[in-house]
Amino acid sequence: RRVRIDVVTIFPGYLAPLREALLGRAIEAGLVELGVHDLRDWTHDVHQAVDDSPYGGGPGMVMRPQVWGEALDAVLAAGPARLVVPTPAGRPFTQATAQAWAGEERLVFACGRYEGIDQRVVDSYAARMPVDEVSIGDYVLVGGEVAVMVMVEAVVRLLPGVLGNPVSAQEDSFSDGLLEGPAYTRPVSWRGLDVPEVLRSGNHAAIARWRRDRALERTAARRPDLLDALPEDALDRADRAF
Ligand SMILES: Nc1ccc2ncsc2c1
Repeated sequence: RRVRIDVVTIFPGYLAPLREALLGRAIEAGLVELGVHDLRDWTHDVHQAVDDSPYGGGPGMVMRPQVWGEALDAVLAAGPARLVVPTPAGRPFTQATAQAWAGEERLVFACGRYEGIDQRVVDSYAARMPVDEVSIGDYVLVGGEVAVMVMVEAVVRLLPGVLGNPVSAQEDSFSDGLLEGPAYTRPVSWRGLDVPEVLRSGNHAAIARWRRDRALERTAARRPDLLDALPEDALDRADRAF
């Protein structure tokens, strides 16, 4: 099964890393088809203007609907797709979103710069296809390109055959809703710091208990919101003791 991913941006070069390493191999293996398009190819004026001042005033510039309409019509002519628009004002992009999108045949990403894209672009396409305005976190970037890199990597790694070992095993370690605890490898002592004894004890019950305690400790310290979100029966007596 292959996924076709198209990205429209005024900085196509920003997306070059997608063709490196893991994702590059997935493209070579034909698991992913990637098209990166320069939005300015759809301008007709000598200045190749893609933005203009906001109605109602205020700081910054807004990207013009006409240019985006021509670009997206051209890219979407190849067939139906889910349109994704990265924006700090979007719904949260989560692992669940990545899982859902990994089942799609086509994803088209519209990278906005400035204060975003004229809302009528989203509104006009939402009438005929799924359109997701998504945020990758509560911080503002200069444009959507970096957010697209994050989302493309999160989705492509889930496609069968992309990663060596099936991701389902890795995802399971997250499926208990807690943060991963600390990990260690050789040497057993490094700069005066030793690997916790229990991990070298061969006592698998004790190791499992220790790892869960470290995961609970870290989650309570760094992401108490995840603890609160756990289902009622997720923590057993030993966990609560922690
Ligand atoms: N267009 C735009 C501008 C900033 C930004 N920050 C995160 S996604 C995004 C998208």
